[in-house]
Amino acid sequence: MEVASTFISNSSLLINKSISDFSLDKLSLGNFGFSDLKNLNWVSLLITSVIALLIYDQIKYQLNKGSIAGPTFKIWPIIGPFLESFDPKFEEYKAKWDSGPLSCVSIFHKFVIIASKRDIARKILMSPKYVKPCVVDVAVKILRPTNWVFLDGKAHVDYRKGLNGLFTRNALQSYIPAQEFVYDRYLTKFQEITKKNGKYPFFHDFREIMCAVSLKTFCGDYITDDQIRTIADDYYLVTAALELVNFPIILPFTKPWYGRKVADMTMKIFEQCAKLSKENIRSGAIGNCVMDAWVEIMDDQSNTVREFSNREISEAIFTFLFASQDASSSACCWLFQIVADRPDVIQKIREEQLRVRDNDPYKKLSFEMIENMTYTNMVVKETLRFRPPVLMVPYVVKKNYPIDENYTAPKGSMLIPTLYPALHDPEVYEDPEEFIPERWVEGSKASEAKKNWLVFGTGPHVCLGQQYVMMMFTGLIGKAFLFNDIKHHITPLSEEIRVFATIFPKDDCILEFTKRKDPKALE
Ligand code: HEM
Repeated sequence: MEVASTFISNSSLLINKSISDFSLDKLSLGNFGFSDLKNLNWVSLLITSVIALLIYDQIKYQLNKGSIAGPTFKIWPIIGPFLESFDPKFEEYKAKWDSGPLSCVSIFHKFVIIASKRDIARKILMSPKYVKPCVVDVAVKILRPTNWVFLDGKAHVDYRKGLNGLFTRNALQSYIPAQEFVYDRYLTKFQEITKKNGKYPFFHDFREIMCAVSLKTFCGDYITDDQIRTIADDYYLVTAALELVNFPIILPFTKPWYGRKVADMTMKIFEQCAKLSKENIRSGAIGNCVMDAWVEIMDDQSNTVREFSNREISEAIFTFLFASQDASSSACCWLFQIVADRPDVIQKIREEQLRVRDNDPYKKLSFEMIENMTYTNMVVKETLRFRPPVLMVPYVVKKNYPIDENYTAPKGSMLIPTLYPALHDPEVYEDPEEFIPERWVEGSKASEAKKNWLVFGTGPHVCLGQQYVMMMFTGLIGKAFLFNDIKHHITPLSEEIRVFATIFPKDDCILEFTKRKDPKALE
């Protein structure tokens, strides 16, 4: 407060000084006329307005900040740490979380509150009365205003109920053959990449396999290989268009413009797939993808799910792709890198993979098989704890929100519960900076600490795809290490975290995939 008041008094001195300097200069010219007076008024008005704005900006910041942690005053007036947000650094986020249970920054007119403690983060995620997910302005234009993700309160809960059926046990097991088809195809491709290039950064290829798995799971055989390739190639333009810092109007040839083009093209393909799925299922076919499951649920007389148009289905499926793509690509990079670095983990995975296949490596994947991959599942779980793809989930405050007895978040501010600190809490996870899959054995402290498991959020917006994610990665990583020797080329940047929507190893995950001659061997 002291610094702010110094700033204010210095500013008013500055107003007086600039006016008097200006007047003296003009007067000394000896030909001071009416037009000069008009200029003088404009210039002084401008200077006064700018200074008043600066003072308002600082006072507003102080009032919003109250007693929580954060810079004493806005070091960069108006813009705040706007420039830093172009290149977010994991270490800077961590310093912010460590600075207090609630901390803040202000960027332009946006006041941002970061909640780092587990219980406060949970409380926020479970307070739909006060908060709703924060979407960048441009998201409404890209995902279309009619999209279900923009629903709030009861309308959101009701809509979600209709989607739950897409991720039940029955539905999930019908997706496995399509997923295995993509795993096999891409694992072969990864071997070919290695044959051609030797060691190679797999970051982009992991994004591509994740996109292909999603598209095949969502659209089955209704989507063509060419369409999958086009979407997988261009999808990164959607991520780039939806950066937190972006221009709200879509101007031609800007990132949002390219992003919307890709989104429109993708939703058009999905709409066509929905049409084909309805025709196919209604002619008696058995479903094997998310769209089929949706049609089956709509047609099931025993439940009350209404008919959804092809366009609605296409918009919702696009949100699945959108919600999944970055987080899954992040998890995929870390999973391959972390496991490849640990021969003991690889050996245990291989033992288990052979056991669940009755020692026949070529047995087709099934849901029961994946359910029995207890160790491989713990490896996936520990990877998600150790390197949680989503660090924070931005929400917006709908009305003044008393977060605790000392602090009320003002209406309109951005409130960001963080997930990372709860997942690295030393009280629950002994040696939290160590990768220890065994910490997840049934009945252990970690497995009982349900409140700390925030990888997928919690509350009314908790991730819809969480069971799907666990199933998909357990199946994928098991197969990948059963059939491949995967060598990770460690660099000084391998363990450094790059933030690009989610988190990635800074060296883009340099690996080599070599087909194993004998997948029955354990070494
Ligand atoms: C490793 C992969 C993934 C991670 C770490 C992840 C994490 C998250 C998180 C943290 C949220 C926000 C939860 C909240 O606000 O409380 C979320 C929401 C969501 N996720 Fe995921 N997710 C992943 C993959 C997926 C996949 C594969 C799908 C779809 C098949 C999906 C669908 C969704 C949807 C639809 C929402 C929004 C739900 C709503 O607003 O009601 N996610 N996810």
